[in-house]
Amino acid sequence: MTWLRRAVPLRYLTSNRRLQNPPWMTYPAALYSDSTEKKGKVTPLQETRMRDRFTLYARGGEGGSGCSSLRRSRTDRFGKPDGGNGGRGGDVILECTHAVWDFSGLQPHVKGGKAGHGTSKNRIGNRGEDKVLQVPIGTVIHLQEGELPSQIQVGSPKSSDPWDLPGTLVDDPASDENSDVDQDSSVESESEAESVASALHVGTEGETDFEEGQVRYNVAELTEEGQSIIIARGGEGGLGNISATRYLRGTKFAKTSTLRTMEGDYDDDDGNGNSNGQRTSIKCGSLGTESVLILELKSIADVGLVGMPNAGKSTLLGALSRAKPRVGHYAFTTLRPNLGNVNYDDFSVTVADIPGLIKGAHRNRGLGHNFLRHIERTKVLAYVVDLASGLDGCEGVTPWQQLRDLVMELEYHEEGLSDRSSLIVANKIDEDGADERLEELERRVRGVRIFPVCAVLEEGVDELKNGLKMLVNGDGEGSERLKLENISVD
Ligand SMILES: Nc1nc2c(ncn2[C@@H]2O[C@H](COP(=O)(O)OP(=O)(O)OP(=O)(O)O)[C@@H](O)[C@H]2O)c(=O)[nH]1
Repeated sequence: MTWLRRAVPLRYLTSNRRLQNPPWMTYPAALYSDSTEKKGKVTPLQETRMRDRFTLYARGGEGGSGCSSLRRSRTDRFGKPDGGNGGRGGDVILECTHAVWDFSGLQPHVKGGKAGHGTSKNRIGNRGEDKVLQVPIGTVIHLQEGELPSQIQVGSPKSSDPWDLPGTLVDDPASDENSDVDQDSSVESESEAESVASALHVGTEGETDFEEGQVRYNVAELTEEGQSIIIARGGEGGLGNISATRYLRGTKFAKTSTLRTMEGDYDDDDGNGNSNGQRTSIKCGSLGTESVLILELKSIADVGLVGMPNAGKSTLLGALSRAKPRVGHYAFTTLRPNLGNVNYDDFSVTVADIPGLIKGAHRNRGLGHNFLRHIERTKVLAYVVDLASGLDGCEGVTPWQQLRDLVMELEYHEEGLSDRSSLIVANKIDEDGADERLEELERRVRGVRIFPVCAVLEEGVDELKNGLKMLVNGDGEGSERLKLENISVD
């Protein structure tokens, strides 16, 4: 090997002097035989893991500094202040959308955009850019550190006023007017927060169950498309010397030169020596608020449709709700859970179409156990079986065997996963021989109600809807469980 080392440029030798592959050399496969790592065939879908819990550090953008500038003219030797205020820092906003399924697209540390500084001619600095993070529907927010989100909105945050001017300070900080304004705005924001809280299913601070010094659980829950919440507010912009002069008028600083103020010689305190802790100088923009959140994707649905590929789950979801999942005559058309809302007069139930499970799913066969986790978070199960499978000498698994395989897959994934209220949807009742199959299924499976359905023609769907409602409410017979010992296969 000595000759080889000499012939190869140094940059291809690592520090421990093991040879790396120079680009022009292709080694025969035999040379690699001692490398024990043999790469298995992994489909890209199996590599994508769902992130349903995420810790997020958010910080609002810094406010821009105010400008101290004097406008002199031939007639005015000393000049007049004309420095504009700094812009307000960008917020960090969570927006709830159907477009994302989990938290895998999020970055753990997010900061709102920094605002621009004020400039002369009383020009205000640019507002910092808001960072809008898209989170999936059903995101629950737990607050680990920092303040409670100060503002909750229903609707796109992009609709917020682009001319959001910086600086909340009014002319005279000592006046009662000022405190009135503050009080009013706080009352307004409180009532606003309360009304939105009810829309968002959030508790007010008193109602949330949290203990001092611990995580504050369920601070908010984003359950509908377009809901958004500010999780870190951008800092206020500093005052330019025009606003600062007005601000200082009537205070103890009135006689101090404005320019000195602008240089930040003293803190922006309330006159009793209590600094507000945010601004070190009225010229400087303040820092944004910070928060550490734990985001969690909660139970995605009340009902989980579980079945083998091609059983007709997506078609059924479309028949039950207004959802339009993709339907295909081939297996694994559904690649991620689809959600739909089944509406009743006074009630609505969320149904999730979980991608098809096959025997060995718990060992990551098919689409793997990635989606089995979603079943964990559904309240009740609807096992969808294909009555026509294996009929007329075609290949396929009998409905009772399908049920057995499904229950076993759930149990292999997590013990007790199948131990929840369930019903069976016997789909494709329109096919030849399906009636006899249904009779046999009823003989072989005990303890759980069976609903014959033709999802394509939407037959039997109303009865199924009633059955699901009972199951979700836990009424009467609605708490049946499908047990392995109640399925006879032989
Ligand atoms: N005859 C008949 N065919 C149906 C019925 N319901 C669904 N199908 C057909 O069955 C095939 C599979 O339907 P899907 O709804 O995609 O099945 P799936 O269970 O969601 O399939 P995966 O996405 O693989 O999990 C499609 O060709 C449907 O048209 C039914 O009630 N009767």
